[in-house]
Amino acid sequence: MSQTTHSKPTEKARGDLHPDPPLDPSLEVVRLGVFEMTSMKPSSAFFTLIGPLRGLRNAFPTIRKLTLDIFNLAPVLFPLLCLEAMFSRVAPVVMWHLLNRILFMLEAGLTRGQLDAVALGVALLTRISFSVLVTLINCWSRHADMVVQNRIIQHFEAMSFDWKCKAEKSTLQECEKKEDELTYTMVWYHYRDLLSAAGGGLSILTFTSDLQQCIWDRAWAANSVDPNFNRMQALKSMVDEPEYKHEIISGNFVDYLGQEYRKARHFLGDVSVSYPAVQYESQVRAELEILSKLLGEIHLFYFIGAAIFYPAGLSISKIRLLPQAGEMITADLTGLMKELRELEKNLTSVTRIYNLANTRGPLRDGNMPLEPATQDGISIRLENVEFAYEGSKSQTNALRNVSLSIDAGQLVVIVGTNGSGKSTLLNLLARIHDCSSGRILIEGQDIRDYKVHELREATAILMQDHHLYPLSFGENIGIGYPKEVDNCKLIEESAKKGGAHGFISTRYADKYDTTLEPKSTVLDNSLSQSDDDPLNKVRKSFEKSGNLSGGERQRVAASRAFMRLSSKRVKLFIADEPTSALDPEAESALLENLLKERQGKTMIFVTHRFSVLTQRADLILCMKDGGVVEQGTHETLMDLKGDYFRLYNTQADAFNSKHI
Ligand SMILES: Nc1ncnc2c1ncn2[C@@H]1O[C@H](COP(=O)(O)OP(=O)(O)OP(=O)(O)O)[C@@H](O)[C@H]1O
Repeated sequence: MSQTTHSKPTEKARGDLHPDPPLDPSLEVVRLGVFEMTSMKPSSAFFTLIGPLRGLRNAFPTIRKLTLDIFNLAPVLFPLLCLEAMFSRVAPVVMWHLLNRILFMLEAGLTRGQLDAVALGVALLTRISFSVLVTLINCWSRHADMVVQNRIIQHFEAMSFDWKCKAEKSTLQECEKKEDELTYTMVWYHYRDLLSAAGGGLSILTFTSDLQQCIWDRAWAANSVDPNFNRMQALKSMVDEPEYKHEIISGNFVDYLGQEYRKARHFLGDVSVSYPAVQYESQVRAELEILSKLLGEIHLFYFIGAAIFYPAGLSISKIRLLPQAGEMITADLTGLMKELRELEKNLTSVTRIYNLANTRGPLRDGNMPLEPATQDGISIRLENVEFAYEGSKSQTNALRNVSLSIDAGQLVVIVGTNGSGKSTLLNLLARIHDCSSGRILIEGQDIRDYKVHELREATAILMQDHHLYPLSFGENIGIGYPKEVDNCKLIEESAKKGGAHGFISTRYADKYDTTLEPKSTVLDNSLSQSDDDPLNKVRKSFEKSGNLSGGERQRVAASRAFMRLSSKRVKLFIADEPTSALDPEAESALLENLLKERQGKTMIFVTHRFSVLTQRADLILCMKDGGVVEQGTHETLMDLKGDYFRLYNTQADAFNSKHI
């Protein structure tokens, strides 16, 4: 093998290490010691100055809305707190002046050899009184602050709640928990800090300090491009790694490694190996430094001006306090600059909530009232309906060219294999989604032409993935018919029909008032888990009060559906496997009770079980691969000896074989 040295770094190699040109003009590549750092380009000195102002401009519409909202929420407290925020910034300056006055009196008195005790006493009293006033205002503001903060949190929670009520499931999943109480709290704090910073009366000066753009504020990536450093790292990893140990020793190249390491170290010389961000920060941007220093010394110009034009007003004591004045100004400037930078960032979630509150749902609302032609229920027709779920990776649509007709008052049962589109079809009938193409006609009119609110009122749904809410049993059932949510008699009747009355009234001391989930519980992280700890016992008492079985949950959900069915406005009942978790007795009772509600309603059931429903159905739709492959009554479909026949026999055979 030829002896090649080109892979080994040399001193000469260092000179060749020019970074590649940046790919994107908005990026900057900087060589920092052994590293090459890529980051977003920093702004020029001018833009560095106006950067936070641009942020303020972007955030302005939100700040304006926020200010109006806060004012409406606390018309008295808010203006007072604004004044207090500004006062809190001015107060230290006033305190400083009062101290200055005392020192000046002392100095003048000592120079004259005669102190004016009364004037000194008054000055001291003034400072103490002012200090007490500041403390009292502070105490009041802390209390008022909590009140306003709480109202703001509640306000945004309510806005967020309203929006979430209306939002689509998919939109909600995308936005999953971003606006939380903490964010709203922070918004108020930052809003207040901004007021407070502005209260310094130093708004012009604020743009003069803290000019250096910090690398920590920007995204960056760096990698080592120095071959000597990289070689040192590689050699180091060889000796660090226990896995290599035996080979290194047995191969007898320990000396070689040491030699190579020292060689690379020698070629590296004084090139810095410090953390790239630290190196970046230590870079000097002279023009900004000079500007920052000059403007940060503005108080000196004031004092020198005062000395020239009003020398009598200046004293040694005042000059003595100069550094303190400078520090106070710098602190004010830095504070405001920081607030401006962070404000836009912190207002993001508020802006989002404002925007979301104004967005409309994806479903187009129609303007037609729903007035069925007969008392029997509503008629439905599907014409070449296609449906694909948004973002679905499936090659085929969930529903494919579905056409069918359901007469008012019919009992319809949909059967079919898993994934054949049964639930999807129900979702379209309930107008949870709109079809991608084709159309659904209700009473001969496109479903999209009706007022969504009226369609919802006319439909009762018992879905497969029903949920119980963290409310009482009574409300969980009553909410099916919101207008009658306090009607205990109706709730109890519905629970009887749904099969939930038995366990609710016997197992729970509070019966229908039993709340299913705990109230909001906030636990201290340091809470002990020990059973002996009395505090832990209290915590355990917070835990869920109602652990229901799947069947019991289904009974409560069914009771809610019965509650809804008691509304005379319901013309369509849709149920997706309503008895999947029930024992045979409960299933039969529930189905009988549901069928008793048929009067005046079109009923559509999805089921995998061949039961009383399929026997009594006016129409059975058999689905496969997104389409309706067979339709008719049980008898006609059995005669076809097709998919329905096969599904039926598979279940019947399984049942019979069990009994052989
Ligand atoms: N939210 C969704 N996003 C994407 N694809 C979906 C979604 N819901 C269902 N699908 C797909 O649509 C097709 C039809 O599903 P659907 O739930 O309507 O079938 P199903 O007949 O009710 O099935 P099952 O008998 O298992 O309940 C399936 O291929 C399924 O994977």
